[in-house]
Amino acid sequence: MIMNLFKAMPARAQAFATVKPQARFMATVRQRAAMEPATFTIRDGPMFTGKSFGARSNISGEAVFTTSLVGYPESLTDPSYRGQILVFTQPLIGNYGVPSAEKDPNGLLKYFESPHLQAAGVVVADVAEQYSHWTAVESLGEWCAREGVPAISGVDTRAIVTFLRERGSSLAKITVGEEYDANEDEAFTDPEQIHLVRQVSTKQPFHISAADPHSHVAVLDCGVKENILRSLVNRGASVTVFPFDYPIHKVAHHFDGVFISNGPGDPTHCQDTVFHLKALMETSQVPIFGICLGHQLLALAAGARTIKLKYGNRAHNIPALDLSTGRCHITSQNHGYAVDASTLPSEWKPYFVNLNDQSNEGMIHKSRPIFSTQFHPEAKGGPLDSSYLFDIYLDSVQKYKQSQAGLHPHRDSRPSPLLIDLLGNERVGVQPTIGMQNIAAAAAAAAAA
Ligand SMILES: NC(=O)CC[C@H](N)C(=O)O
Repeated sequence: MIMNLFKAMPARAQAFATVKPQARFMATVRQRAAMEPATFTIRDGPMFTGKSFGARSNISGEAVFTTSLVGYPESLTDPSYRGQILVFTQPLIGNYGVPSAEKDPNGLLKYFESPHLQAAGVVVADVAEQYSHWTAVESLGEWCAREGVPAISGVDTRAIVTFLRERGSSLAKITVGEEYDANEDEAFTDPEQIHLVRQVSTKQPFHISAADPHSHVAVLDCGVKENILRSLVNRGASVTVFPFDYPIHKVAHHFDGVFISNGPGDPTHCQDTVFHLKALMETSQVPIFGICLGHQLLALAAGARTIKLKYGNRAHNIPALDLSTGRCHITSQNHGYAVDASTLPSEWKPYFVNLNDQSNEGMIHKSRPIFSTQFHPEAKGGPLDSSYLFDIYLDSVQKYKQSQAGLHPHRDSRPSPLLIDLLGNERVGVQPTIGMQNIAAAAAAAAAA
């Protein structure tokens, strides 16, 4: 009877029931043994000594902090964190482990926001060595080690965050192993000098078909989070995802909508994208929606300016006021730059404003179906209060499709099956994060080649 029950269990549950406890115990033993000393050093600032619980490598990057309480698998796989050392203010991280890279029926990752751990390094006060969750397949430490990402625990994250709040986001490094020798000072790599979007964007277009598609959207991938694709596809829009620098204005007439994704780094690094978006808005009436970096790039294309915030907004509970309805939404955020709303041209108006620091949270065109938000309506992690924005966008996409069908009776925005097969259904040529020094070396090697 017990055997029969066991056989009736899905394969995953069987694996959990058999291998799991032993593997988990061994993982804890390995992790304890691997807990070497490590240091977290802020450039021209304090040094913190703790224990390594990730990869045995040294990295540097921009130290930023998040006040999110949960959602570390989602945050750490968010490509917008590329090049950044993420400091968690929540003191205990890792207690529900890390899920698998399993995919849903549409071919999208079920639990991650991209296929790899994207942050350059992880800093926590206390890492959970034991974990428990029905989706977990490994510990946070094992995952970091496997993905080549150093991580440090046992440091006073309150002191780190107090420092970063006062001085602003700063360059920092994690050094693993012997006591850190300040005289052997390696260079701090500045991710602002690196084109981070190029590292996380797909190198070739790919396509995800919705089950019963009503429209077809072109997504510019600047480091797109999986839940943006899920949010579009699950609402009935098939998506074709293009590299960030693809001349989107040249293909927009094949689509019912254009979407511009989130992504890492300084928006002014993506001048090609800005140029293409400007041309798109000049030559097409297609509905456009941008999120986070997508918002910043659209604002630059509209003629506005972006600024760097002192330490950015990274949290899952930031209040954003909808200026068109007077309603406040609690939003998920992860950004270091913002749009200077005072520079928005006259045909645009601010859409949302941050009620904590009054920074701009979105813009909307006064007469066309184009809008963008600084926050993340797709959440993951965080609240889904503002996910209705995907519905508003897809309503305008369907209206546009109908209007185009009236103007061009033979227009068909469905991609041909042959094209879908040729494109494949996942990101192409995207590398895992391998530590900023290695990234910088790889960038230098590529430039020299
Ligand atoms: N999540 C994002 O898209 C971040 C946008 C941009 N890299 C910033 O830090 O402001």
